[in-house]
Amino acid sequence: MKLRLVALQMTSGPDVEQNIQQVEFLLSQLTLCDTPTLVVLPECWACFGGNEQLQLQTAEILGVGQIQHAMSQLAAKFKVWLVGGSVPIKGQSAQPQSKFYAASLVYNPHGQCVAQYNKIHLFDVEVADKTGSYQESLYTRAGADIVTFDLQGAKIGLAICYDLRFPELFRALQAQGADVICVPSAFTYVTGQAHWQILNQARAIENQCFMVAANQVGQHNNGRETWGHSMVIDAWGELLDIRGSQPGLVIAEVDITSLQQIRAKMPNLQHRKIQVASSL
Ligand SMILES: O=C(O)CNC(=O)[C@H](CS)NC(=O)CCC(=O)C(=O)O
Repeated sequence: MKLRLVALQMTSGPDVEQNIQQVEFLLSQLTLCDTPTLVVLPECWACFGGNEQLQLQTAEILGVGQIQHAMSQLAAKFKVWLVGGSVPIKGQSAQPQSKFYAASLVYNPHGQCVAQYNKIHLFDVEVADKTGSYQESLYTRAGADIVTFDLQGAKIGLAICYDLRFPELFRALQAQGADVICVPSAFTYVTGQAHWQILNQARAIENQCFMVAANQVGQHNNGRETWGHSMVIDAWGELLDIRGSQPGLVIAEVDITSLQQIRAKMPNLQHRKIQVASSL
């Protein structure tokens, strides 16, 4: 089974409408083809580089709002499966200022929302950059469910950004049969330069799956700087396509059935001895 895997790299700002236009412009560069296409947007693609207050204001109730409407329209217009990085999603009964989930929402080519993964590992970390202290849990509620969805027979797994540092999540996705894992991200320049490619390659190799890693890139309004270098990787750890520090598309057409051979020859999944207990 053939799939076209696409990571969309962009520099999101705080203005939702402008970010939607940037995504639409980049998607219009895709050539039309019959191969099912999976497009992954970066973390916080619709609003990034503002302050906490703006993040909280931008959060939407599931099924309602500008960001979700745009994703549905874009998926249908370009006839792609669209993984929407993270979108800030409030619970149904949430108060206006309450924390939101950093949700990766998935739309099918009919514009229907078919999956939601809420980021499990929150980035409360000190980094040696201008921002210094990242405290995602101040405004974000942590997710607790491991999520895969079916794309015409291929199993697609979902993770977000900092999750990349927790291999047990990816193991769990592998155990659920993930053929492709999507990692929308806003990796910082400093940590990205040091770890981004290596972590993505390791997750691909150890779980024998394709990785679609879509990152934010460049300077953002609030002084934050992100690393870019979005990539598509195969199950052998090879980079099929990569982009440096400019916005744009990273594209690879892959054959999902090729995974069977790799897994049959080196059956990592069957050779496992240690189960990691979940504390979720
Ligand atoms: O909070 C926002 O505005 C949007 N979210 C992010 O930028 C998130 C949480 S701060 N960033 C990461 O997870 C970076 C991880 C990373 O860089 C690493 O693991 O090295």
